[in-house]
Amino acid sequence: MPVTEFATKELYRYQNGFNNHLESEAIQGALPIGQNSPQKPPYGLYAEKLSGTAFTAPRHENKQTWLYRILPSCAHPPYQPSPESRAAQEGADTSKLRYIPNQLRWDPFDHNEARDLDFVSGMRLVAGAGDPTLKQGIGMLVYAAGKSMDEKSAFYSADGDLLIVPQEGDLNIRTEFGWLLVRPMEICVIPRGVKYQVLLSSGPARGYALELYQGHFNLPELGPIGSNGLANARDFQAPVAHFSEDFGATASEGSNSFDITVKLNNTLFYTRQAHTPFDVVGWQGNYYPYKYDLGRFNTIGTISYDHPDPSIFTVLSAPSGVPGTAVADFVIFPPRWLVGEDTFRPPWYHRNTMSEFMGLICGGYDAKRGGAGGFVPGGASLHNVMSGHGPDADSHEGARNAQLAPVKVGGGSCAFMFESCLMVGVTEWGLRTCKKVQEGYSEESWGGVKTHWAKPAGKEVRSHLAE
Ligand SMILES: O=C(O)Cc1cc(O)ccc1O
Ligand SMILES: [Fe+2]
Repeated sequence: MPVTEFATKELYRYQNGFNNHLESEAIQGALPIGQNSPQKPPYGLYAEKLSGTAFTAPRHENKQTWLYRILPSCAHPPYQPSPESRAAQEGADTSKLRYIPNQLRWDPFDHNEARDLDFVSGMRLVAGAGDPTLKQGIGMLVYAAGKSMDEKSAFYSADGDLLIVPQEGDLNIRTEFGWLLVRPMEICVIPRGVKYQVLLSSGPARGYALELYQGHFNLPELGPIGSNGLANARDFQAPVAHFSEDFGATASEGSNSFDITVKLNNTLFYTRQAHTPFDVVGWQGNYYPYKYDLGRFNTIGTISYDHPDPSIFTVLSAPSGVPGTAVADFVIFPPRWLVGEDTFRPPWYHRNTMSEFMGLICGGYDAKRGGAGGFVPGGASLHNVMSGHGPDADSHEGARNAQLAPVKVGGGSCAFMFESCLMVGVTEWGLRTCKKVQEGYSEESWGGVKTHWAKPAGKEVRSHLAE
């Protein structure tokens, strides 16, 4: 398909639901009936299984999809190290993460003003935990893309499932499974191994991403909330099959050249193959890319008193194996009513056994000042395991003295958090190369926190050490 046509609405038809077994045929009859791998699949297609869990994973966790395609994925020349490999060039080496107890905040990451980078070459690892080679941990990334990926290119990550949070610019994502349009205030998840191409239809793009080296995202348990609420299953959308026909008489005889880039252990490799990877005529399974509109989130909060834990705002959660403890929660702070009586309404001061990486999609955040040098869209913060944080001094004073009428906060705003049970380290790129770390963040936020201690007169002091 010519790249000029990728914005046509007809491409973006979806199937709804979360974690369903779905099937889609771009031509009726492309899927075999009653079996997965007949001697000759329909229309001369190849059957190819893509697994997202061990073959033997328990049935309720098992993820796989059968793809029916013109040529199988294995037909390609050997991968070579890519000249764009970030591990070598951009300080993204996960074996050299710095673990820092200080609160960190970043000014907005740069756009790709030179327009020479695409989604893949413009992606940077800021922070992470664990190791993709052990399939343990997570990566926190940002991307700045000034141009579309080449029409004859595709990317996949062998490292994990990638949750993409656009902050500016629409992403028209062509996947092996079909197309997804993902705009700011929407997110998508591209599972490990799925090939895709990111095209831009509204100018340069910038955003965040969370890569999950282990397991998969799930909807959080709802407990006493009941059977609906937070992100509802029906609002997740998967693509429908859509294919193109660039191929030759054999896998290596095609006249076309498709550059395939793979990220493996946070290192890029590439190869050039003769046939398109976007040749899937039908697919069926429960391992597929999907998108979600954050505007559909059903936000729940107190209607009496006290500020609830931010887990009430969890969109997607990736379990660690320890009950109730996430390797990564994706949490949002959308516009909402605050009505708590006799309540300090912003987030309380806290030290968390989990680490908190935050970003801002649009607007402001009620616990932090905006403006230059503050917490602003396109920027980020990291409060590592047990790093004390909370509202900055001015936000605290404001909230302490506020008239507690019902108020709508965050109009036109949405902050988010990647919260993890793992200690998070910062890459060389995140700490130095990007040049966005705000040196004065901690002192500026909390250096001015006032003492309100009012020692009661006439009361016995039961235990006290004189200075
Ligand atoms: O630190 C933050 O701003 C995130 C956060 C928000 C909240 O409402 C409660 C706890 C928390 O960590
Ligand atoms: Fe926090």
